[in-house]
Amino acid sequence: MPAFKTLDDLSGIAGKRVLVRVDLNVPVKDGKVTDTTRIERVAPTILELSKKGAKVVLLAHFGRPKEGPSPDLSLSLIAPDVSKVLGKPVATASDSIGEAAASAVAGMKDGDILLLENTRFHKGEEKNDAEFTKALAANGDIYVNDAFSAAHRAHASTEGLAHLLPAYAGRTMQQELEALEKGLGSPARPVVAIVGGAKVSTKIDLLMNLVKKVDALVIGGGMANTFLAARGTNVGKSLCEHDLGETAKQIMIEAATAGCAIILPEDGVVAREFKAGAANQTVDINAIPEDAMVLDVGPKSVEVVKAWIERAQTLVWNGPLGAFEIEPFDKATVAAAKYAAERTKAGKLTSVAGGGDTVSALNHAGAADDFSYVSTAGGAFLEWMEGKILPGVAVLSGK
Ligand SMILES: Nc1ncnc2c1ncn2[C@@H]1O[C@H](COP(=O)(O)OP(=O)(O)O)[C@@H](O)[C@H]1O
Ligand SMILES: O=C(OP(=O)(O)O)[C@H](O)COP(=O)(O)O
Repeated sequence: MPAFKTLDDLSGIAGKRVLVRVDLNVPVKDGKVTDTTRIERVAPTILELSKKGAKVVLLAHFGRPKEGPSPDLSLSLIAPDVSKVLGKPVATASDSIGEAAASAVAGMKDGDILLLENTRFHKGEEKNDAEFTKALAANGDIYVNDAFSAAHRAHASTEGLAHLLPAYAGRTMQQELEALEKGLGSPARPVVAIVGGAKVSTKIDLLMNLVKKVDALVIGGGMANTFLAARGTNVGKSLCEHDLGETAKQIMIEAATAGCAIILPEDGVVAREFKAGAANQTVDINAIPEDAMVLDVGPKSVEVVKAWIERAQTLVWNGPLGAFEIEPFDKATVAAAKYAAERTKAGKLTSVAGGGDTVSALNHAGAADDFSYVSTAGGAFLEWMEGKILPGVAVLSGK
């Protein structure tokens, strides 16, 4: 466990401007937040600082904006939910730096909470650009990082700021690292990992190391399509990153060398439209129609996944098996989640799951409370599992 300063080391902060990096990258459907877990997890840090009289200035990203500001990725959409969870007013500013941010901060009273605009509206955020980091730092006296789930990103607000301001870990950052160490520090074998979801390009590389740490890797979601295509299976119009085929092949070779079983879907539920109630059918994985997309793994595959969960002593899970937000493509994710919850409750399994959408999927399945531990983090948790020291954590410990 890396040593870093925590809120316990902070005193005399009344009137100080504390820049708090939180992860508000929450699932949203039709403009509404569908899962507030990430907000609930950072609430203790925000409320503690506010109670101590600090001016709490929240920094966060939302989504992956491509070309600067876009209204659908504005944090002003999330602010009402943050306020509701905190039970306190949350002001917003139209930018994370510059005049808009400075004047909003200047108007704060002790204990106030302000949410600055999406840091990723500036290119400098993801580049960890020195000028942008300086512009962010101009609005704070102290920096607190409570975004464990974004700690695998060496961005201005997750890493750069810690070089410019006195830096502390928030309560969630601290608690997540402790819980993961306790649950997965020396996991009982066999260890089975389930990796699904849609963030294929940002997660595929870490599978190269993960296959050396686990006994079996069950792949679902968009990630599975990429592996299937690499193996020569036609995936039609499915979410698939064809240019990552070589990486997928290399991971399969690494897995074979490490003795890690790779489990790909045997069947899939396909549709021609990405919408609720879309006409769909279950097909063999080698018979995906050219004009259709796989939106869930099929019932045969679910039985295989359940058999691996049954064999496992430890389960780590990031990324839903299908597009669970749209019925009926939630079936496989719900069935696997319920089964893992059942095994955990029976004392037969240690189950650790994480990721913004994964948490939402487990809540949707009514299974989250029965998992051994649910992390707010997906990619960060898998990178931690790989044995990597996350840049956002390393910098807090002076590394
Ligand atoms: N077969 C699929 N096709 C398209 N999208 C999928 C598929 N399977 C899963 N998804 C999508 O993956 C998203 C979650 O992926 P990701 O962000 O990687 O997970 P997490 O946030 O838990 O880390 C969900 O929005 C889900 O709809
Ligand atoms: O949602 C997040 O990660 P996750 O999808 O791995 O759970 C974090 O907010 C990081 O977002 P990013 O993957 O766009 O850097």
